[in-house]
Amino acid sequence: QSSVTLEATGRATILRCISSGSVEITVPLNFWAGKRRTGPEKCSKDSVYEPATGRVLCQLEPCGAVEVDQAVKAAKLAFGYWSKMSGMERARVMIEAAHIIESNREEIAEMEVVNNGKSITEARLDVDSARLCIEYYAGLASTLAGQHVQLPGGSFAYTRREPLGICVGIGAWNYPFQIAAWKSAPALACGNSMVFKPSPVTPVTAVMLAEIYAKAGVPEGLFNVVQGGQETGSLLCQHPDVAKVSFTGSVPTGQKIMEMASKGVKPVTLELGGKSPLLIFKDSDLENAVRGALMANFLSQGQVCSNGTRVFVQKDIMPEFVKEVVKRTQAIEIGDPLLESTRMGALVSRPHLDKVLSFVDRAKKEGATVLCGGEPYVPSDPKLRGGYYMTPCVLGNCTDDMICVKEEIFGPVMSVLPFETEDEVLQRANDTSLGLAAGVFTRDVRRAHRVVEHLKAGSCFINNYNITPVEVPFGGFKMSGIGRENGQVTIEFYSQLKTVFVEMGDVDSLF
Ligand SMILES: NC(=O)c1ccc[n+]([C@@H]2O[C@H](COP(=O)([O-])OP(=O)(O)OC[C@H]3O[C@@H](n4cnc5c(N)ncnc54)[C@H](O)[C@@H]3O)[C@@H](O)[C@H]2O)c1
Ligand SMILES: C[N+](C)(C)CCCC=O
Repeated sequence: QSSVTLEATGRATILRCISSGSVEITVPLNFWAGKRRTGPEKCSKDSVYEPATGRVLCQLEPCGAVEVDQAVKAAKLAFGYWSKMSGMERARVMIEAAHIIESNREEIAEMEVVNNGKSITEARLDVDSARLCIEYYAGLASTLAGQHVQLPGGSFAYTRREPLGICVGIGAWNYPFQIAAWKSAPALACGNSMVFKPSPVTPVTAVMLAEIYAKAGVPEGLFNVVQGGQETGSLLCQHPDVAKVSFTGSVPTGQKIMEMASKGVKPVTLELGGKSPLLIFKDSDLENAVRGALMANFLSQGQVCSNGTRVFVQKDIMPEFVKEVVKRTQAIEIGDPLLESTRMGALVSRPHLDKVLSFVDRAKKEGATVLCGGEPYVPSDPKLRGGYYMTPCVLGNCTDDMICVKEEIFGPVMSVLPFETEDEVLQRANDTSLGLAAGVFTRDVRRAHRVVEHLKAGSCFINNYNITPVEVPFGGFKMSGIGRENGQVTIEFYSQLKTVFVEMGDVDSLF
């Protein structure tokens, strides 16, 4: 079912093929050996919902051991061909995949919106990030090289950078298409194959990526998608033919994955949660600091791992900062995520919305002041009434010991905290077991660099927040993760070095 709507964006009129509440997905969502596949015959199917309306969007068929094994076998076969191709040959196919993404940008973004609930404006940027990531690693594919080391007597050694084999990717629900690309692009560039498991909450767009790779000309089975939850994920991690697991999700699941991978001494990449600090000094450009705080908290309905949810503001500027931040938070347009004018769509699921709202309730009980938002929101359009909306929230009067300040909420809830000195705020900012990201706003260049040197976080922003260019490594310190995604360094997490010793003389034996 689909309907066609025309929507004025101010600059252009977009011909939209779908509208919220109009989509029903009946095609199979698993994909291996080059085709969409149905799940096991006798599996108990799970309903997948459209966050904007609360309607059932499709049924998830979780894969069991048999299907996981079929997908792994397909990946093994494809690895045999792909790993022997040159970097240039692999790059050509990946560039073609990037072109296909570009030509289907709108369709992919719309399906992301329908399944995830985020605004179409943001979904387009996520699709762009996925495409850029594939382009970037296509560019690096032909640069993978080893080293030549001269040894005595004309002997020498050289190193070969080789792929790992079959890599498993396991994704979270907040950036479904982007996560699938951020994992597959470096894996494929290095010559690996991949079996990817999206979150059971957002199964729709990873399989679109699988079709795109297939259309671009990768060998059958190079990128496969198996659907399911923790059981399917565990089967993948424990499969003896799997060489590596790259995971994006929560800390507790990351710990389980690391434990499972340890049984086979498999390397892991873990992109986990955060409770990141944003430090705003009194010499900041206030306009930029406010914009930064909004970008640090309200993208993707606040469901962003790197969000700077602990906003530390120097006491002297607290009143003006709070006034401006509240004014702009209240002006955020909430509603149908497929409309151009919408800036905040629906949270991903009913249970998740309830969880986020309960954090706001607990914050109130602990003495925080709700400066704005934090309420369920019911749009006026009747078709959206069953959707999972809330008003973005700013909490004042917060202290470091409150649950809202200590735990990852993963929703549109910003906690504002006053501070007086640089030493004090650094100590408080680092007082967490997490360390994904951190930000500082100041006009003092020396302070900016001094502060980031002391911040214990993998991604630090000076006078900006939540930008993730694919050329730059992204990942966490402490319990926020292991390894990096994006940037050149990620090649090291999807490949291994083989050292080859070459003797040019006789064997100098001691025996
Ligand atoms: N650091 C990052 O880059 C990043 C990005 C996005 C989200 N996240 C984090 O993800 C979390 C939200 O996502 P979520 O709720 O989907 O996380 P989650 O940990 O519940 O699930 C993530 C994935 O793991 C799978 N899974 C669950 N149990 C498993 C098991 N035992 N074995 C194998 N797989 C298993 C799930 O099915 C899903 O695909 C937040 O904590 C957020 O901070 C981190
Ligand atoms: C593109 N963002 C907004 C920085 C998100 C990165 C992925 C984390 O959830």
